[in-house]
Amino acid sequence: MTNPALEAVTQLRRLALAAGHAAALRAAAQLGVADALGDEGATPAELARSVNADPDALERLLRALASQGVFATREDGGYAHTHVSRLLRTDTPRSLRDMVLWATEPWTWSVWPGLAEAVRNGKGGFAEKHGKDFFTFLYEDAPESAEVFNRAMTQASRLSSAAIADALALKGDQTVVDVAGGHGDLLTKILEGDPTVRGALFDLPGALPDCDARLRPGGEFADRVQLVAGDCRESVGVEGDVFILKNVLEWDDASTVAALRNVAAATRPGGRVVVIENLVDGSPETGFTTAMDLLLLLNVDGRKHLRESLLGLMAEAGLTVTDVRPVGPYLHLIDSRANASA
Ligand SMILES: C[S@@+](CC[C@H](N)C(=O)[O-])C[C@H]1O[C@@H](n2cnc3c(N)ncnc32)[C@H](O)[C@@H]1O
Repeated sequence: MTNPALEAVTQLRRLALAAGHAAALRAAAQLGVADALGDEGATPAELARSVNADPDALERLLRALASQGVFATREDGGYAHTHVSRLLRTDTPRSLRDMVLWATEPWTWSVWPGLAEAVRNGKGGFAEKHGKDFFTFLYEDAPESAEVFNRAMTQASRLSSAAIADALALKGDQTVVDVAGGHGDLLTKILEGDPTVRGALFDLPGALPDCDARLRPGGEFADRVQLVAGDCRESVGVEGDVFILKNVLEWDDASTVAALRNVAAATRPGGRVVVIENLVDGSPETGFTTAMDLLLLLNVDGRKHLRESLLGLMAEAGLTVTDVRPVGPYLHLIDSRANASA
């Protein structure tokens, strides 16, 4: 029999200590627990030997994670994998280990306590506190965190790149510019799919040197791709037929409109601008998108958009939206024209 009053206490107490579960995930990822656990499962003592940990403390870590469905308990007191814990392995193609490390990076623990102030002011104020904006801080002052970030973005992209490349239905013989395309997972997928397509990967200077080796000089796609460094809020110095902005329009609204205007200015006549986002009101993972929305408020004075807020900013930047459709389980693809009359 359910008791709503008891359930309310349980829910609130669990949420209040949710940081403990996030920290437990991070610790398991750092220690390599999921990699050490084979298909048969293992006892905490066996695992402790494999990952060089204290057996009692490791058992407590496993117990905390099993309480959330990450790892399962065996009748003999051992632990086994679940679908969730397998995503923490490094050798699975759908691994989210770097995503877990990114979401729990040390800088995140330092910004969360400022949330009440940010909600009061409507601004996270990262630049005021650190003397530079978040991405400049990341690439200049926290290069190890930047590496984790870029690996995490690539991991997240691998879940959707094939579906997006299909959904774009490119006509061939076109130039596709992936604006703020990170390490180029999506662009690589697009180039793989059609040998007549050319591409450009545009991102901040700190992001490009470690992009996918197939895009770099001497790589498989080097003769069809340009690597262009810049700040898209200032200009996008490369021409193209199709511009893609995936999980990029997450800054303050003025920066988002500036980036979209610069993209619109760089398109050829009739040029297509495709925005791909997980919308807060179009996603099955609202717990994730709403928390990410708050983190974006704190680090870039930004947001995860509702459908209407994003469409409003695209219109403000002069784009004519022609279609909004889901792509894969988590994302929406918003198709637009930079100059609808062309
Ligand atoms: C959330 S990641 C998304 C990366 C990629 N589009 C994807 O979906 O995997 C945001 C990207 O924006 C880049 N970025 C941030 N600010 C930028 C700016 N002002 N100009 C160009 N790129 C920027 C970052 O370096 C990063 O690669």
